[in-house]
Amino acid sequence: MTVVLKLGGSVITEKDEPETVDRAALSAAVTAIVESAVGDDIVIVHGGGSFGHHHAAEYGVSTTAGTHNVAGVQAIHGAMCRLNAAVVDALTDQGVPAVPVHPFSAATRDADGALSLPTDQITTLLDEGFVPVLHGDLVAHAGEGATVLSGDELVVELAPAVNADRVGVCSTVPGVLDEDGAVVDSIESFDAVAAVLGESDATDVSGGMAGKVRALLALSAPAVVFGPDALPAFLAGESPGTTITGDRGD
Ligand SMILES: Nc1ncnc2c1ncn2[C@@H]1O[C@H](COP(=O)(O)OP(=O)(O)OP(=O)(O)O)[C@@H](O)[C@H]1O
Ligand SMILES: C=C(C)CCOP(=O)(O)O
Repeated sequence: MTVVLKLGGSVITEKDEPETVDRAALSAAVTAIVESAVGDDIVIVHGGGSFGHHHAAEYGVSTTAGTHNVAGVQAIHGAMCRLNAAVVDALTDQGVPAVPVHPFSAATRDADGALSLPTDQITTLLDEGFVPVLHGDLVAHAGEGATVLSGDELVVELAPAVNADRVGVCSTVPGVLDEDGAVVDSIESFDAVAAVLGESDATDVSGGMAGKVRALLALSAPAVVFGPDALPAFLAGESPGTTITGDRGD
């Protein structure tokens, strides 16, 4: 069974403190992975939290608005590499054969914004017993310079490429919440929940929960959105939180 798991940047960092890892939350997430029966058949993606989003906001870069500013590119990508190193270290400290994969070195967007992400290195790393750890990053974007590539977009690209049986997105909230704050069990179309979907409550250039739901609806396999407490349940095969069932069907 192959699992694609995104650890939200808002989970593993102190989202309002620039470049600060939430070590307790990161270590708890790693422990849940180690104690699960998933083994090494997992691809991990993490988001930006207080590493990527502050720098991206400073330079005015989002998933659609790019930059040609070299200092900006280095600041955003450099911060994400530092967070990635912290995540890989936390995994290897607990015995997971984690290796870093930096999307900026490989991905592109064309002038229409369509993403292209090579994945042969990911499938080969998995076959060879490694746990690839990717991260939200920048991406070379025709006509824009470099734009933000969100971890949620990576999940959507990776899941079919590795034939994922399960896709999980661990955020700070227990799922997508309705107007009363209750967890919505399942989402099958954006319009049905558009009214309650908002931006993130922290600095976030990739659209908060609305961006997440929109991205995950593009996936043909169901994706589960849940909070940190529910990570062990997700890894045990349950579907806590909100299940988002896409309609791409390919
Ligand atoms: N209807 C909603 N249900 C749940 N969360 C919502 C909703 N509307 C807006 N949000 C916000 O979306 C946030 C989750 O998206 P966010 O992008 O911050 O999470 P993340 O993916 O964990 O972090 P990162 O983008 O750094 O990886 C929640 O913390 C909340 O502030
Ligand atoms: C801000 C950057 C560079 C990465 C964004 O990734 P996300 O937190 O998964 O949306």
